[in-house]
Amino acid sequence: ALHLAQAEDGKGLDDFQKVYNAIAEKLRDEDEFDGYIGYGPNLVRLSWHVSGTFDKNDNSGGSFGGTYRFKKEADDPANKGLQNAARFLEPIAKKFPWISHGDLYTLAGVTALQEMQGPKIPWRPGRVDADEKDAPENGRLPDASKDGNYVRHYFGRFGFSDQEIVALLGAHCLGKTHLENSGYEGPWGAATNTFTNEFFVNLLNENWKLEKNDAGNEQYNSNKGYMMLPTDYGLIQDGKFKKYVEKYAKDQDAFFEDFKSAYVKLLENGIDFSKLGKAYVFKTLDEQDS
Ligand code: HEM
Ligand SMILES: Cc1cnc2ccccc2c1N
Repeated sequence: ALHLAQAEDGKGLDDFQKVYNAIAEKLRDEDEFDGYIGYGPNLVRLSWHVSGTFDKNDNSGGSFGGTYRFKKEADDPANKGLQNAARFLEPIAKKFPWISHGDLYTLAGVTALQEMQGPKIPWRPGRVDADEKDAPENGRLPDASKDGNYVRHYFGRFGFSDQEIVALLGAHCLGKTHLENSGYEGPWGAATNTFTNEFFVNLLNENWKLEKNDAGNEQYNSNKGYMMLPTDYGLIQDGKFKKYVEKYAKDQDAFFEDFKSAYVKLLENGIDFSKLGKAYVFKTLDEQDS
């Protein structure tokens, strides 16, 4: 059965906005991380990885239990590099001991996206810490060396449509690949910490060459120094995906709207929030300064 959301007792919008602000202020302070990309992209990746273990067939994994806090999950080779995001969040968890780990990991992703000028992401609390025995086994996160068919099959486990898959992968406009983490190398020049539709624009406009990188893995490189993973490139090799890539390359508003919906679905998969009120929409730091 689905996990029933149980919000942290007595906590409301103002309490969670305080957590948002603490994360957002720390993001601004610690801007030198990863060659001045900052922690934003890494936090977004953590929010996806803690949710991407979900399997709708037995409702295992997913963001509810906050089981990333256990070594069994954190040490999954697919999570290499996310120790930075986890370390970043430790003082936040200490300052707000009442928030569950699942709520913290997902709220951190929402905060990072909004502070990187992404869409407003409605967010609901209610994830409850589970035990280490509930942590999913390693191997549930995707393999970047594969093609579009693999990507469609992989996300089938979450019940995502072609449109939702393409929208979600638009998050690869953020940050970069690091050879020591994943065996893929992204050039510094192309790394960004602003949420836009340029992943789709680059996919369509650059002339991509398949090359072996220093780890012996094949990736697509462009003469402007951009890179794409084979799974990224699969979105333009597959005709059904490609039409959404073209839609989002032309219309950033449509991308923002569809990304928001798919990302909420990713973060909430496997959880029954029906007992809770409506979702919170947090103000960005800029909106509170004025
Ligand atoms: C087919 C599915 C996917 C594959 C194979 C994939 C693979 C990867 C790989 C290999 C990296 C580089 C990690 C590193 O070397 O540090 C990466 C980074 C990243 N991924 Fe994905 N990813 C997928 C889906 C997603 C989704 C659904 C999201 C979010 C909604 C996402 C967000 C990110 C972000 C923000 C980064 C940059 C992290 C950083 O700069 O530290 N990815 N991904
Ligand atoms: C431009 C681009 C393409 N693919 C990526 C995959 C993972 C992380 C970042 C990426 C990125 N900035």
